[in-house]
Amino acid sequence: MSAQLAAAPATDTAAAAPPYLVVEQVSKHFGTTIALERASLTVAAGEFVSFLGPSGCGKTTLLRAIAGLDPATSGRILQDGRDITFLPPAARDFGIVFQSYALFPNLTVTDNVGYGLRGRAWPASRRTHRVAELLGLVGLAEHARKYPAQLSGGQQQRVALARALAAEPGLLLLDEPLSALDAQVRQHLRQELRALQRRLGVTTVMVTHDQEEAMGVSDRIVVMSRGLIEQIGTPETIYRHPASAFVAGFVGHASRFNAVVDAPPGTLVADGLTLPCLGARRMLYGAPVQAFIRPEDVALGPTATALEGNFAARVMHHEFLGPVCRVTLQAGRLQLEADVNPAVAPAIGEVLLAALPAERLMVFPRDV
Ligand SMILES: Nc1ncnc2c1ncn2[C@@H]1O[C@H](COP(=O)(O)OP(=O)(O)OP(=O)(O)O)[C@@H](O)[C@H]1O
Repeated sequence: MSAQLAAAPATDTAAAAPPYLVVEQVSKHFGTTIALERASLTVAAGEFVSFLGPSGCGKTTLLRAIAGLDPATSGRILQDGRDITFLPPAARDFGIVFQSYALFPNLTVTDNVGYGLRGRAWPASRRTHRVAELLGLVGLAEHARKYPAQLSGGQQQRVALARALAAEPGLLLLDEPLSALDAQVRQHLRQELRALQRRLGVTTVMVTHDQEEAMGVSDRIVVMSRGLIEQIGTPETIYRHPASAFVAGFVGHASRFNAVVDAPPGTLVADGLTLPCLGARRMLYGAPVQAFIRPEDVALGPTATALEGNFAARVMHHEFLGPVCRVTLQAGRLQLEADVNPAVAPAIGEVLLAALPAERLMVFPRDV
């Protein structure tokens, strides 16, 4: 981890309502390792926000600082107007679900969920009612008497979720809750999780390294890299208007190539090709840039004919992905991926007219 981390360029366009959770300039150092550097963000009441980034970017560290499991080195965290920065976890108001379920193997499903109410001096009848209600909510009523080992991974994670929600916490924290599950269960459970979160209106923060998962469930995503927040925005904003080359490359799929800003304004040159690019309009002539284009945005054949800056490209490779066929195109030394309808996929070796729509080409300054 570099010690020369700059302040995070966080753009937080949260809703107008007063934030439920405020993270202000939070840093966390482990000895000489800077795990998190001046992270700032807000989460509105009822919002579902995901921390997304590659391994080691600091997302778990930030979640653990919010939970008080590893308090921040500096900065402030406010929940519902209360400064919780240095409160012990037990004095905070959250429920948490970990990747590893963390259920008690010797307790039944009912008792595992009931464990979530241990801090509450509720009469037995109210506890029983609440546990039954939660098991109903997560669809496990008929498994109440079973032990964790008698349940599938997805069912165990539902128990963990019910336990986390038992005491009606103000904040639900999810640390890679779906990562241990297989793809189909994961997708199903993430939809259930989102539906339940909406129904209960509980403010939720989830850590994930899976961008599809983050895009699928979140109101907003906090993209992190090397201890810094790179961008905060809705899934659409992050995907369509990435704030940095890192975000453009990490979220979704994109072909990347080097180019230089040319004249007239709004033009790039890349390996002899002249490409119109709206994003380059405000960049200086001669500036080196990294350009990104998403495979679904590459125009081919008749659609490319109408576009300025079209060029001939040869089909080098095919990848059948189900709803689309991803073809690798070569134009000079430039290599691009484009998604096409599998029913009309061009043959390998075929030469096509291709174009990169000016409004879809994403550009960022490049260090040389
Ligand atoms: N207890 C610790 N002691 C020392 N270094 C730590 C500790 N916890 C985390 N780190 C370091 O802090 C950095 C951020 O770790 P963190 O676990 O927050 O990353 P992450 O984004 O959640 O990654 P992953 O997805 O792999 O869990 C890493 O360099 C990690 O090695």
